[in-house]
Amino acid sequence: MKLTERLYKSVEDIWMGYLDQPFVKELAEGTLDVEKFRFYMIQDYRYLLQYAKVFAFGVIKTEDPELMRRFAGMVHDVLDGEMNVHKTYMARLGITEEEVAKTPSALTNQSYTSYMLDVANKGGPLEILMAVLACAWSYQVIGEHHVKVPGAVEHPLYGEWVQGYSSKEYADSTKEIIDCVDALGENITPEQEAYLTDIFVKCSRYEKLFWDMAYAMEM
Ligand SMILES: Cc1ncc(CO)c(N)n1
Repeated sequence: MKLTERLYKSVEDIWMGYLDQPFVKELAEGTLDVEKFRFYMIQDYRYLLQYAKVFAFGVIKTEDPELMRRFAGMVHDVLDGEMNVHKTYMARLGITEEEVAKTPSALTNQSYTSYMLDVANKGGPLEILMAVLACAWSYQVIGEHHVKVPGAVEHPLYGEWVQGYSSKEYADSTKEIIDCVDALGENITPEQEAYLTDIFVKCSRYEKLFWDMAYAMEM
């Protein structure tokens, strides 16, 4: 079994729980309060700027030119791929870069990004990929679930979010991270795997808290 398959088993219950969280559920059903979504957009935009830096640590922490290039590509995928979804929503919801800059990060957002950056700072390429794997992959799982919910893709406001996270481009960017983890993780020790699993589970728990934070609009 591949490392990512073993990792998936360790978080499956947490991830399936996302689908029952009110923010995630109401986003699929199209009943989510726009103010909650607006709050989420601002926080998530701030989140993604830090998330891009986690990948950037990968460029710094390897001497392998091919891996450097892949990490640089991942930075690009966030800043000019995933964040296009956010930019479109910001324009539609009247959110300016200025508002994003002057809004503080909510406590859960701050804790989550600080944790990822700390793991990246202390670790190597594999730990760095582990800090971003739950984020990237769990959104794909949610996107691919939501796209099957009747009316979700056609929803005038939330449809684009569902489209973005169920798109081929997004799946390709996630697959690249998964393949990279499996390649680098081929010959790790049980101790290393336990540490990586701990990172993966903690990030998955942070994802749950992030959805709760957004629904409660909790600063
Ligand atoms: C909080 C959070 N986790 C994961 C993703 C997907 O990259 C995102 N946009 N935001």
